[in-house]
Amino acid sequence: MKSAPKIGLLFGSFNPIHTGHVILAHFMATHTDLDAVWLVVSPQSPFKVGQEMLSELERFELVKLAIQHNEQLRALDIEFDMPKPSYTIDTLDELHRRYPDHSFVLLMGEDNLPGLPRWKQADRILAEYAVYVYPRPGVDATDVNAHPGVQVVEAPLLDISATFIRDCVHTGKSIRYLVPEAVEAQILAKGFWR
Ligand SMILES: Nc1ncnc2c1ncn2[C@@H]1O[C@H](COP(=O)(O)OP(=O)(O)OP(=O)(O)O)[C@@H](O)[C@H]1O
Ligand SMILES: O=C(O)c1ccc[n+]([C@@H]2O[C@H](COP(=O)([O-])O)[C@@H](O)[C@H]2O)c1
Repeated sequence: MKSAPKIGLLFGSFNPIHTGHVILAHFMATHTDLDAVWLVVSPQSPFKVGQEMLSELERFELVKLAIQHNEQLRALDIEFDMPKPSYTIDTLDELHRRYPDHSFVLLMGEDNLPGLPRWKQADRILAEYAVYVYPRPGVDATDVNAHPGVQVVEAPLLDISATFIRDCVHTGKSIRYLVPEAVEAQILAKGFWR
């Protein structure tokens, strides 16, 4: 009998999605025991309240463009109809309800790890879900690393952020290869951050 699919969940604002996210997601889907990775677009991160962003739909469209040819990656808009800000434990509960035969692992970049103890029901997240962490330059997250459910994978460091992409576009610098080609085309066509 086929075992239950093991899915990695990468939650993010994706304002916009960039090559760092795509490499992280594909690396986790292919270099670990995961079968696939789902990218969950959060309308409103609890830690980014008040920050100006593209609409959730615009960010979701960019994520779909970025991963359109990758069968192991999928974009999810599940949080669009849920209360804001987007608390990850609530979405994990909803996913568990919708996909009872799937097992889920939480994915994140190392920069998110120090803040994890301040997430809603962080103790429950850590008790019920494994967390696979992608290393990120300039971060020391040794404290939470020590939790048995948290595993930092060995992977190439990617010094790319959505903040940097937005700054590049705003100052008229190229973002070629820093975001997937279709994402670059859409950002330029729509005039985002100009
Ligand atoms: N270059 C990267 N290396 C490792 N993890 C990353 C990288 N970029 C993003 N992530 C992870 O992807 C998830 C979603 O990130 P998010 O959408 O906030 O992008 P970001 O580049 O950190 O954005 P911003 O610069 O706007 O804060 C988070 O878990 C974050 O840690
Ligand atoms: O559940 C929480 O309390 C919580 C606190 C901070 C961040 N998150 C989620 O973590 C993801 C990345 O957040 P951010 O702030 O790095 O864009 C995003 O999907 C948020 O909804 C979740």
